[in-house]
Amino acid sequence: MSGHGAAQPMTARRAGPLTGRADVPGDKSISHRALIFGAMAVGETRITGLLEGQDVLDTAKAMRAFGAEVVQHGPGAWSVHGVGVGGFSEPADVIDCGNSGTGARLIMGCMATHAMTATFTGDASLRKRPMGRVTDPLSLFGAQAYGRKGGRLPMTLVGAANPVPVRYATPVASAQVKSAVLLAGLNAPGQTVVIEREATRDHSERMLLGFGAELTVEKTAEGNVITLTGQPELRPQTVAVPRDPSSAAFPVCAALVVEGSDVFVPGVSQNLTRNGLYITLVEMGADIAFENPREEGGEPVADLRVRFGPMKGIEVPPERAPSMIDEYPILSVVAAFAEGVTVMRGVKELRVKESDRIDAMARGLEACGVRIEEDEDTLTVHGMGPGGVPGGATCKTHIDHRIAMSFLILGMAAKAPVSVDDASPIATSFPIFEGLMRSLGADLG
Ligand SMILES: O=C(O)C1=C[C@@H](OP(=O)(O)O)[C@@H](O)[C@H](O)C1
Ligand SMILES: C=C(OP(=O)(O)O)C(=O)O
Repeated sequence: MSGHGAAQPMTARRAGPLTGRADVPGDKSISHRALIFGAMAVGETRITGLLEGQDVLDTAKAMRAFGAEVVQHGPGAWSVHGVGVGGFSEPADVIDCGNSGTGARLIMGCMATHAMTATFTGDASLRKRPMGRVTDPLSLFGAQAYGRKGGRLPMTLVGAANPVPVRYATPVASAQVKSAVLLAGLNAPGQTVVIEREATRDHSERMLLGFGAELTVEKTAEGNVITLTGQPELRPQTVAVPRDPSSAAFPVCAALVVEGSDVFVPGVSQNLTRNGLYITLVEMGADIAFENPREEGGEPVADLRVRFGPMKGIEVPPERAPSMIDEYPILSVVAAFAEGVTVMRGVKELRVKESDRIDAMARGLEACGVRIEEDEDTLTVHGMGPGGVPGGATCKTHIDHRIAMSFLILGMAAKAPVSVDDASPIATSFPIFEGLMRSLGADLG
């Protein structure tokens, strides 16, 4: 069963300004999908810029277990020799998705319409997360799930031998649920339809089109209606993975709160389903220039020049949540250094991520001397102004990379050092975080 290695405590101290260039790694969502769609295509998909974080490496291993040939040729350069839609073979062992909700849910989706049985597990964080949100729709295709109480991993999924196509309205705004249904629909005859009331990240739709699937997206009063025609032959692709805007958020927000900073972050996605944080920061008065807008790897991107400066608290509207769902922890750190109050509404999905992120941020911010209020669906942070946060605490990260990185950034700008009990989960999404932040001038160790 998946474990979690020895805890690695880490401390961040206030130092001089952060300056220089921050080249962040490839997008995690697109990296998972490049491996999975590559495995379901006929022939060889070539990938550059793949995120080599543990979450994605676990998906690569899983695709091998289902019969695809996945090879690393150099840093970020990978190939996947796919077996075609419907061509998976039954894995001989348990599929361990480590810390990754995306890996677990998407892979369950693609195996659910294959006549085979697979057992999924993950680390102590992933084993707490709800899987019923994917196994409910997957059972409509004819799959059967046998998990722990509450639909938790470890879980055995018996795929449908004669899958039927499905029409499914997602009850939560979740790209993972949407993608699991679309992936299952790939090996069901006829048209599978997913309806999502609120738009979530659209990488699966973009990539399915790129791999040659027949897919339409219709904007209606009900929301986005996505229709996929099953059993296509997917064509292998060359995928250039753009940089991850969720990782870019950390050096960007560090530059905004560490006095005197001036940092250049190239190639940050401006995809409307991913850029909610950047819109919010601009509304708070952040000094960010969006330079050289262009397309990279099929995504709209811009280079960001970010400078320290005063910011004000704002109300973040709940409808923005899907486009910045992973960015609330670091936004709450920026809010602590703004003037006035920041209210983040519609954020209850944060409670079922790698940790309960509302609780983790609330407890750590309080320990660092910041006043907060929380309810099930809202986090309110009372800003203390530039440099105003006392710090001086050790924050618990609960096997959650984004919580670890957020409190380390807090420590870079707080009056007293801030420690995290365990920085090791950072390697799931941003393995070069420590070195990159140090290269900008951060005192981290
Ligand atoms: O589809 C994806 O790649 C992701 C979707 C989001 O999860 P939900 O679908 O649970 O909102 C996000 O939090 C996660 O980091 C990546
Ligand atoms: C929620 C996240 O990832 P996942 O759901 O894939 O574990 C994240 O990276 O913040």
